[in-house]
Amino acid sequence: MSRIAIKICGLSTPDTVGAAVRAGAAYLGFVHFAKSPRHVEAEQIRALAAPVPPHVGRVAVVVDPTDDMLAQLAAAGALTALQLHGKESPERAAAIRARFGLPVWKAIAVKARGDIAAADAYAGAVDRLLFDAKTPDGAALPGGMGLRFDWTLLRGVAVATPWGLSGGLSADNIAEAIRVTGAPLVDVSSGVESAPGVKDVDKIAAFCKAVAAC
Ligand SMILES: O=C(O)c1ccccc1NCC(=O)[C@H](O)[C@H](O)COP(=O)(O)O
Repeated sequence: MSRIAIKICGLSTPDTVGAAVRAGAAYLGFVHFAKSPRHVEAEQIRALAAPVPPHVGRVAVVVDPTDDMLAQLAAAGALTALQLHGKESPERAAAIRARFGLPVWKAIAVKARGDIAAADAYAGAVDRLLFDAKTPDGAALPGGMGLRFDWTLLRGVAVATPWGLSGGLSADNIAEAIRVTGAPLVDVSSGVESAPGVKDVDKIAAFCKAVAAC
């Protein structure tokens, strides 16, 4: 397994979950957002996660969730973390962590340097930050669109919270992304798909192999 942790996000079938585990992913992401082509219900997450070995994290990705929604996801019992991918404030993120007793990841939408500085406000409130490309105003999704941001914005930045890099990553660009940012964790969705929402086992393997080579 690579020293750089990998999260394969937006999984929705048993075969692609198996491919991600075999390829060495440290985390599997399950998107619970009705507008997403990757949307899975709480019960599907439970079924998909059931055969996953315990050392592989299972992360539910949600957007400005209600407590009821989170309670339903948590009740399924399969999760090891919650990834907040909306406009959740540091206070809301901390309240979710306290209420549901799961580590919380917060996606930070990045377009300019100030977006990265704004992440400081989440120190102590969340367990991991995920720097992801800001999607355009009015876009259907706040993530999972295969967009990348200027990675040099992260160069030399000291981030107090454990963090990861996301947005537009693929087997073709991951070596450069890691070289520029020094990311300890990388997260991919579109870059391991053959069409939106359709994960490709060969692309998952190629991505993980490329990370392992870094
Ligand atoms: O993937 C989605 O459909 C999605 C929908 C709503 C909120 C977040 C979503 N994805 C979050 C992720 O963690 C993605 O892996 C991340 O945005 C990177 O996506 P990509 O640029 O497609 O690799």
